[in-house]
Amino acid sequence: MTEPTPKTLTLPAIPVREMVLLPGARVPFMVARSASVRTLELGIKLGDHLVLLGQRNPKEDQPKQESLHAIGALALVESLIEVADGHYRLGVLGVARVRLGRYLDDGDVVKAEVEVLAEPAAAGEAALREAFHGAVERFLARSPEAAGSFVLDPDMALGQAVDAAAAALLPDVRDKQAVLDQAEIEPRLHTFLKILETLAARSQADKAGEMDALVKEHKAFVLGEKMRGLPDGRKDEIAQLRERVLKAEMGDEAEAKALEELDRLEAMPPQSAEATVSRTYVDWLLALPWRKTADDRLDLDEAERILDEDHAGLEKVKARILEHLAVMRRLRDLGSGALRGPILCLVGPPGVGKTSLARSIARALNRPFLRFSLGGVRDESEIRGHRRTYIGSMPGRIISLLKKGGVRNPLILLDEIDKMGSDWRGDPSSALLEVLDPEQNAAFQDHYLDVGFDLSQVLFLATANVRHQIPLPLDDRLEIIELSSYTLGEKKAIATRHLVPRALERHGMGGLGVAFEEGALEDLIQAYTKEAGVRQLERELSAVLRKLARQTLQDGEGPFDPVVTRARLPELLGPERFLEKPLGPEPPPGVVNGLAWTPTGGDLLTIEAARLPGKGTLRLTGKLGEVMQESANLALSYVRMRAEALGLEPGFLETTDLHVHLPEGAIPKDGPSAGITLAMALISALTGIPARGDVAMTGELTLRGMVLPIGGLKEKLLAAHRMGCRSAIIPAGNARHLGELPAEVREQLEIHLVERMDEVLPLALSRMP
Ligand SMILES: Nc1ncnc2c1ncn2[C@@H]1O[C@H](COP(=O)(O)OP(=O)(O)OP(=O)(O)O)[C@@H](O)[C@H]1O
Repeated sequence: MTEPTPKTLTLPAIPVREMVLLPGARVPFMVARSASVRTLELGIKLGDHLVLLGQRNPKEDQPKQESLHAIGALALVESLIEVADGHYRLGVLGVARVRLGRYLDDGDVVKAEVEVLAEPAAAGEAALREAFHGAVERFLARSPEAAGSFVLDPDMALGQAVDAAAAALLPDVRDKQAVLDQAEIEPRLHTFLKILETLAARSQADKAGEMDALVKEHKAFVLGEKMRGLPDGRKDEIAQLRERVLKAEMGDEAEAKALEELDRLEAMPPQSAEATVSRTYVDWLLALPWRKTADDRLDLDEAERILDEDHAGLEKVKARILEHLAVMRRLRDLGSGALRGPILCLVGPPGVGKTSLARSIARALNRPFLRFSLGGVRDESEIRGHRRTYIGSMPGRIISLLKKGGVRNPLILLDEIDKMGSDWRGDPSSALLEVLDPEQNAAFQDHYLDVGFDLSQVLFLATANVRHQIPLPLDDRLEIIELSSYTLGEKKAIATRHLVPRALERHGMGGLGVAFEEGALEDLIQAYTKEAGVRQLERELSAVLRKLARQTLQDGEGPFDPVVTRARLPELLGPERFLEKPLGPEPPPGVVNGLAWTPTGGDLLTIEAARLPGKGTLRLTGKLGEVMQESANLALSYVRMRAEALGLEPGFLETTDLHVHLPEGAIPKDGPSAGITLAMALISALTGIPARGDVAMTGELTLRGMVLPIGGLKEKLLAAHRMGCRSAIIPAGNARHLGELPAEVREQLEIHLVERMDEVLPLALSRMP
């Protein structure tokens, strides 16, 4: 009979201390040493084989071949988890014994040339088997605590059974290594039995007295294994955690806290709730990017290119952003560190690109983009975390985001800063102030972490829909950049340059020649969406492409037509949804176009007034706020004062009731800016002269008939233009805001500036009384 030739392999190798893997056993363990991590990262993946070699001296950091045991284990990688940067938890299954030939550590993947030792066939087994079973059973009967989940399998081959028992019952790594060292079955069994005898004798001695360290160790080992499948892994784990803490460069304060916590952890029963709390805390400290920074590019030309690539238009906004970046760059070049100036806050209606601009800035700077949505945050602890006094407490969102970003200089977008609430649990805006304050944020205090974390390298940006709802102290720290609604022309440009190509790609429709005719885009914008931004437009484009995608695969009538025309829209999207037209050329008397500002952009606000028989009562419906009710009363007083000039019969109110209604009656409306519109509606109703349907107006009215400036002019005029009004009447005091209007609007909308109500009449009425 010829001996089978031994099998020699060269495999990635990891030296291990305080653990031994026996064939057939499953062991999880931590890998943190740099050479081993390198080997893992470069040379090992799930399902691979590697060699584990026991170290004679656990204190040695970079063992040489001489300090490794000659017999090791061939292991199969069953799980591989990166628990923190550069720290892995590896789950392995022992496959066979190996004899080390050469150990090669040349700075790359550590390798070992090994001979795989086949399990010898057993001879004269019966007697040996009996000895083994008898000894194990006696041992278990005397020391049941040592058994853990171990049960003797009567069907297992003897050599494997010895390995399994050694893996489960021998707490000491040296003992396990002694069993591993024995490739032949008989010597293996003898070694094992001898160790077992010593163990049994010791435990016998202890039974008389107190439970001694050995049993405790057994118990810990058994419990540990039950809890987390870690045989003698716990000590190892804490030692490794300590090592990681020392390497993490988290700063003196945090390091001291972490080490202190590990001391406590060591003294706790591993499965206790406190141990979990402690362990989670240390994990948090280890997972934070104390030192790691993203390599910040800050190349202005590149930033400009990226901003232009991602967004059409928005020239002023982009210019302001680039100025901000330029200052950051100058400060960095001068070595004065982070920008301490105000935080940029993009304010504007939904869907105009605030979030996506912030995303582009992060891309331009090569920093991770992290979003903190503040909408509905009303509790300080969401920002600062909960104190670590109970299970389940967590750091606040800022610290969680930093962990997620993995670097200490990400871009954090504080989204919807105007939607933050506050209540008895504390005011989140004051916590946020601390986050943003350069004097304080170098040592930001999270309640859970309980040690300062440096936020000074983070680039904060904010967004809001409505400026006046931003808490004042915060507003003070912000530099507001306003974005306004898009005009039809701008929406068309955004759709053509960005939304359509993006949607084509997302729906797998590129390369089919799909195109939108200009008229179709116009109709899509005007008849199927009603919004300041382009979000709904994006959705409608998707809806069209979904329909087309189906048509490419299921031919209905005729071949696939890739061109979307105006005429095809009803077929693709159903009937038109919005008919954004002002009132007809001559609406009924009493109906007038006003202009409103809302957080979602400007809007046309039609006011209706009717004259009814009665005795001088003014009824107001349509959810008018207090200020608007007052303006309606004031408008009526103005009309009464001017009754004669308006050709109204004296005492007209004695026989007349007036009813003013603002449609979309369920939506609350308020503010003084509808003053002149209310007055016009009353005048039109009382005189019976219709107002001009293509004129819209806004302005506050005083008793003396003066027209005072109002807010939100730009949005209101954009709405008038969008709705197809021919002209708009606005207070002369708002003239300075006209420069903000896009050229398209200035050209197409005739704007009348008025100082007095008298000037409004000839502009708004179809004829004079
Ligand atoms: N000028 C633009 N150029 C290209 N795409 C744009 C432009 N403006 C908006 N978009 C696109 O419109 C979509 C909506 O924008 P985004 O989510 O940034 O809106 P937002 O202003 O942050 O809204 P919200 O206030 O609701 O958060 C995005 O897909 C964005 O890329």
